Amino acid sequence: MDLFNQDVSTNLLPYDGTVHYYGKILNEQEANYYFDRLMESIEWRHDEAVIYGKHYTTKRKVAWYGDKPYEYTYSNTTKKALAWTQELKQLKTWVEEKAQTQFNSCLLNLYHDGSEGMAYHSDSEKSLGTNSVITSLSLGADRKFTFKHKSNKQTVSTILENGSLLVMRGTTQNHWLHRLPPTKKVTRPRISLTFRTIVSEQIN
Ligand SMILES: O=C(O)CCC(=O)C(=O)O
Ligand SMILES: [Fe+2]
Repeated sequence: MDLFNQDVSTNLLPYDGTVHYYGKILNEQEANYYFDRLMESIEWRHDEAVIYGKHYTTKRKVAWYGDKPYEYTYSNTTKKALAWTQELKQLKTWVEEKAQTQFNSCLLNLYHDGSEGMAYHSDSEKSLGTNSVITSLSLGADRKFTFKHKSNKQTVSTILENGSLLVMRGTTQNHWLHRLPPTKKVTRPRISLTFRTIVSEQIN
């Protein structure tokens, strides 16, 4: 990891938030190593959601780790954080250096191929507080990532590459939605590590 390469990338968003794409912070070999380790060592589970009282299970898998057994509620389901693994601790240190921010938890996503994605949402759960910093460290297949402004619907897209880091800051979650669109072009899996800071254990 090149910690000295601190050149700040430009803001991807034209207004109402700050998103920096730092590009590849891990080289191909490191990224592939961590991808394989996380595939084996993370307790992957299918994600669950309760929408209008109906119970859904996603094909995408998720996992939730943190400093403490935080409870995290989204889509009307609650998860309890597991203790950091060695690999997660190492990746967290590198991400914190690059983002110049400390995190106390990480939601991991595993998309088996391009048929799996994540619909438009913003990460604005009460437990994250206001103007929280959220990262996405990507391992595996390159995927498109799109922001959509909540009121004027303007969109901004970027490609999240193997070993790359994206950091969302400031008012981004208030004004912009983001999604990982499904695509037929991608046949390989991708893992994302979304490091976050839980400021309060909330009841949504
Ligand atoms: O997979 C990603 O890079 C983003 C996932 C995401 O938006 C989330 O977990 O809230
Ligand atoms: Fe998100």
